[in-house]
Amino acid sequence: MKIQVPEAAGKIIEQLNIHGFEAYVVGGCVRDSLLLRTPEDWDITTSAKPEQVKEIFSRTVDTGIQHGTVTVLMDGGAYEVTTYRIDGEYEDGRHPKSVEFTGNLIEDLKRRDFTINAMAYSDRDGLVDAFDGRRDLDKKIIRCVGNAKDRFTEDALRILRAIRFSAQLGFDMEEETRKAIAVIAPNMEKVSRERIQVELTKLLLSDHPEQMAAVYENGIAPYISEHFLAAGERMGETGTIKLLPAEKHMRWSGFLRSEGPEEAVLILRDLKLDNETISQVKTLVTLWKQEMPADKPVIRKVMSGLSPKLFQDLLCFQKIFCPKSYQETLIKVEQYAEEIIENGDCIRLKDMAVTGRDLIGAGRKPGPGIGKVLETLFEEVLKNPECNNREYLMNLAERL
Ligand SMILES: Nc1ccn([C@@H]2O[C@H](COP(=O)(O)OP(=O)(O)OP(=O)(O)O)[C@@H](O)[C@H]2O)c(=O)n1
Repeated sequence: MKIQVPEAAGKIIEQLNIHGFEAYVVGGCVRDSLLLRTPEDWDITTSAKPEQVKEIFSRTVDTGIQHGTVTVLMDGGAYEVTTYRIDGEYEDGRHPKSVEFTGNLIEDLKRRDFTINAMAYSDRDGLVDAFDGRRDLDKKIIRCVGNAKDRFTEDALRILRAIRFSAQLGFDMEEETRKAIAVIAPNMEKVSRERIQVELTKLLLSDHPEQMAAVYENGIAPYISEHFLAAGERMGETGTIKLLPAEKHMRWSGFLRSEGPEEAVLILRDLKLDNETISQVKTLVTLWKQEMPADKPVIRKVMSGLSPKLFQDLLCFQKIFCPKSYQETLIKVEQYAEEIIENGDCIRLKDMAVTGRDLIGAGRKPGPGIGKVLETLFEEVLKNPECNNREYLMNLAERL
């Protein structure tokens, strides 16, 4: 069994070995390598203490020294190197309140959440799989290491991680693990909303976003937020969410499509999503139910309020979620939108042939009135793009 460890991670392990320490790649990168998926990052676990790691490598960052983690910068990459440890209870789903360093790899693997995440590897020793992670990968099972209740009590975020991994990998949950989720679910209340959001977003972006239903079925939702819980009652068929491209705003919009825009915003604010995503979701959730006629002025108007990408996203959304009766019109809408772009029709205020300065030059008083006149001219241009010439618009402005 050989895992292709990146050269830089290999060098770090080798250096640690040369100085008499054990070192392995560990966790997610081993799991993903065995599944032939590309690991996002390569974490290293070692018997060396943080100060010793810092002595060996010239370029390091103290990312979480109290938890035993030092980031080593090597060949343009960043690698988290963490000392073998046993964790106390987690504080906020991110860090344990206390950690105890141990000289033992197996102890370190034992504190990890799931068997599939509790494997280590080095070229020197091969795969270290003390908890049958490989068997569970083959059986496609998410199983806690040791006692499931203990693992979830240490860190309740692991409850969502279990659902998220099963959604990402298409795995089932082992029975004890599933039972423990129901018992420990109330502890989710202690976990920070940001961490919850990261997991829910990963779940929605996975191949099985319909697993969001499992968050409700397993009784976790009440401990996330009141608004999030209410969304479960209105949640539509989750199976269709996966038809949307795996982009954050698209999948969240898919999940929240039956919400009013205000409710959607409340849910996303609760979960501390970034403002850009919140605004995109709000737009899509508002607009997708509004069927457009195959009428260029109306289409130009809708396009004028959205970025080109978000307009495309809206069409994509409507293709998936709007009724059949609208689909023929939608094909025309798409075709008209293409023509509007090809013709170079003015659909942005800033592309108008007349500016506020022109109006002032023609004797209009500066002030909010100018904006109103420009808006009226723009409406006219959206109705008929031929109107977007200076002479016509200046004449029209005089009459306003
Ligand atoms: N609450 C947690 C978080 C992490 N881990 C352990 O730390 C490793 C690294 O965690 P993280 O980077 O968060 O997750 P990955 O498993 O790498 O998966 P992903 O990158 O998809 O989040 C995990 O594999 C697991 O062994 C854990 O036991 N309990």
